[in-house]
Amino acid sequence: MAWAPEARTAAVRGADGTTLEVLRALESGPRGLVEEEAEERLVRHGENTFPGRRPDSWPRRFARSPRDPFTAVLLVLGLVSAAVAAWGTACVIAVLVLVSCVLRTTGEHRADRSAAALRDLLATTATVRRRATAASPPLTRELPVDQLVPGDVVLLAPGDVVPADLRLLRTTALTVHEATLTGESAPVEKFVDADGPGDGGSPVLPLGHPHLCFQGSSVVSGNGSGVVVATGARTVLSGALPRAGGRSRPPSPFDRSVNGIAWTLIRFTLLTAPLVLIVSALLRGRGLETLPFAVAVAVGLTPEMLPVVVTTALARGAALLARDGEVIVRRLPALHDLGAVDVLCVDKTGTLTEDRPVLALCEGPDGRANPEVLRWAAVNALWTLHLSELPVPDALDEAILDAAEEAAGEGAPGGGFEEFEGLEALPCGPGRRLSTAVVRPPGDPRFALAARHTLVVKGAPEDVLDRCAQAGGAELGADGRERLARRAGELAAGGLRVLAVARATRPARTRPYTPADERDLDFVGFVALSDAPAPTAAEALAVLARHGVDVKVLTGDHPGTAARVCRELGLAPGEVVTGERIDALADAELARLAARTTVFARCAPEHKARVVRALRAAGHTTGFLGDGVNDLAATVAADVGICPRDGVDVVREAADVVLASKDLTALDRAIVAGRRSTGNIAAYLRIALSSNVGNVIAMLVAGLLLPFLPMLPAQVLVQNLCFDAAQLALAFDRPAPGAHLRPALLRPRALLRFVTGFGLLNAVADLATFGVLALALRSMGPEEGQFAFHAGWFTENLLTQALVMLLLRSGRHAAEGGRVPGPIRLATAALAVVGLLLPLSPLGPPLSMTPLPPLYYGLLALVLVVYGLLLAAARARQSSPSGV
Ligand SMILES: Nc1ncnc2c1ncn2[C@@H]1O[C@H](COP(=O)(O)OP(=O)(O)OP(=O)(O)O)[C@@H](O)[C@H]1O
Ligand SMILES: [Mg+2]
Repeated sequence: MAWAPEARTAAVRGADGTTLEVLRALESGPRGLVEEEAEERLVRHGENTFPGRRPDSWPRRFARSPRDPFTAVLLVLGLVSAAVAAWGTACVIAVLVLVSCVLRTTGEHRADRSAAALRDLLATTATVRRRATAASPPLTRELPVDQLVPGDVVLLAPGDVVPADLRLLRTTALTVHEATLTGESAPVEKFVDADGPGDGGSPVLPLGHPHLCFQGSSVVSGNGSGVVVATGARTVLSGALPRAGGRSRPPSPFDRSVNGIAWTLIRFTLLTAPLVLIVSALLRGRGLETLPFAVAVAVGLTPEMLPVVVTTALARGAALLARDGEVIVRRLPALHDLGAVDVLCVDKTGTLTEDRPVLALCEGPDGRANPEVLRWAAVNALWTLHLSELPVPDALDEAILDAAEEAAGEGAPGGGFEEFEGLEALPCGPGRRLSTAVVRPPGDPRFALAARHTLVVKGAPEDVLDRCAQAGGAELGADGRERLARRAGELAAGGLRVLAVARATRPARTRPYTPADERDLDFVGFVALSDAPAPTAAEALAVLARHGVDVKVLTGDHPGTAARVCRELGLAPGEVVTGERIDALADAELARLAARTTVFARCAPEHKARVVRALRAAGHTTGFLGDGVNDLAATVAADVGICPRDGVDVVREAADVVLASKDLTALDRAIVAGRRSTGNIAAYLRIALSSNVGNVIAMLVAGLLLPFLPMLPAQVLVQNLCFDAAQLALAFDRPAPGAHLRPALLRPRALLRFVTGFGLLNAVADLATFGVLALALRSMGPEEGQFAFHAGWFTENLLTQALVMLLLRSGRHAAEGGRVPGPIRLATAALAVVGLLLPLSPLGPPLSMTPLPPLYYGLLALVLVVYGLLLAAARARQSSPSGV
């Protein structure tokens, strides 16, 4: 636990005293602030934004950009050059660093700006109570969180993220998650003591106070209202942030692949310079004077544009998805991770089904249709909906009420459910599969010795039957319970969502009811509802399967219902594993079971999270799509957490990817977009590294054979800048559709193998060119020959680079590639033109280049044709897995 002392005191001081005293001190009341006053306070206190959340300005970002590893390596090499007074090389490096920093900063800044616009689309709101004028009645409305001011009255419901620091005014079975602040994962109970806080909480740690709720915590169950005591930089969370930092994530697939490759390359680069020094000392007896050359070789190996290409490719992919309005990527690397997903876990309700349940049947304990069951179910639904103030009305409850109202309209005995007076509700919650309404039977005296309360319970059959001692008034033994559970299973196997209904009559009491009171119930019957499969789900599942994504269903529902729905959608359910079974397994066993299981049913939140973790531990890149409070743990546990826009706040805030609707087809498109971005990054690495490695080998050989430097610093610079500019086009490439059929993950080893092979081929082409040059330049003097050598190699380098870009860009799907996209065509053509014309232009002499004899061009054409054929042949034979 770590937060600034000022914040601590502000939160506690602001909330000291009884509820009334706090309200008075804040000049507010339970009916909320008047709009005009709230506006004034907004000016006075500022917006309720997180100090750490503001995006950096361009200059600050630029100042930070040399911190990326490639730039750092270049800077080190530059310093080494400057130390030995190799000013030419040092200047070259300075220009390269500057260019890459400017490009990267610009790219990131642009990506961030569009992300900020998207964030606005996703802006979280708070439910506040305010009045238009002092005399008007309070209105409850949704307000963007940044508009909250001290004194505002906020309502809390399950799934809400607490928008500011609050002193609670009223609570009903409120529990919150304070993990962001304390790291404690178990929900904490919050309640209001009518006499004020007393000394229940710790005087030093505000988190100990049950009557305070802190910004950043989230509501697990129950509901309540509270008055805002601190906003913006004055909240406890803001005070905690600088030291606590953000959520620390385990390494993501992006870290492992792209960053993994980057670090491997950096190690190679740093080894190169000493290696060159040693080799030239051993073979040629040269000393430290080779240092600038050694540095130049190392610079030649560095793919300094990698960060730029990565940012551009991901930002472009994310921007295209956002433009279609279907998918918002909240963390750029998550787009790469999405492309790598090979297992996608989804919940059932609302994803595979429409989540528009319709009552199918009601039956009593004897298995006969019985409208009485509907009546009791409706009593429960009505009062849990009313009293528990859920953020979104529960679909099952609404369906039951609709059916009961219809029955009442027709005069059937299902009506009459409104006559009961609701007293208390214990709603469903994460891991709690039943709800209870406590009601007073119609006409029952309120304050008499004989007054009674009726508990009406409905929920998952297993959970309700466990709490029943009777069925239809008769004793219920183990046999009877088993028979009823079997019947529930039969109904579920037909694809219906089954709820058991039970009740109990107790002497009236004033003490609040708790789940411990849900026992000795009398089983009333089953209600079963049908929830049609989502219309696009079957097709989307088939497409995901074709794209190599294994879909697994993690649901809180009955195994029978889940299996039937999957079957209807063409997803073979196999053996269904339940939460109970998961509990009995160790992690390693679960990993094995999870690999071969498609449907997990009766999952509590922790079960979903454990399955996701097990899949990840088994090496799968795992995505999780869910929208309820019960999906939070799994969303956080997954490599990529995905949430629909109308999911509850906490899950949406935790998700990496937000979908406009809960639509698997859109998700599939996002996965393909992720693969495309990874494909572009892979193409850059393939191309840049093969030619860099080739050049380095050629440079080493030439350096050892020739009496002069094979490439001068200025030439290294111009050539690198030309390569960099051309390779940026790869971020805009459109790889062939065939390239997206499998999850795309860059594998460092496969890439290094590829690069070594193709680098060697490139070096062979360079060496052949040296032969050609030796032949064509025979008649020249040493000085002129040296200049012509530089020119000849420069031209060849740029032409082979253009060739490599064309032939290696589409990976092994080159044949299906179709037309080469515009930016690539332009880039390769420009490379070829510069390569051919620069030595002939007025820029040639300053770069120590002279025009070449025509014979050279003829021979070079021959070398290029042979090289191109070899490249194409090698690429066709090469069958590297996914992505690379
Ligand atoms: N309003 C309700 N009243 C009574 N019981 C409910 C209610 N809502 C859910 N339940 C019970 O709790 C179980 C689990 O619900 P939960 O919300 O965890 O998952 P779900 O919505 O069924 O499925 P998914 O995990 O696929 O979204 C349900 O199958 C049902 O038996
Ligand atoms: Mg759900």
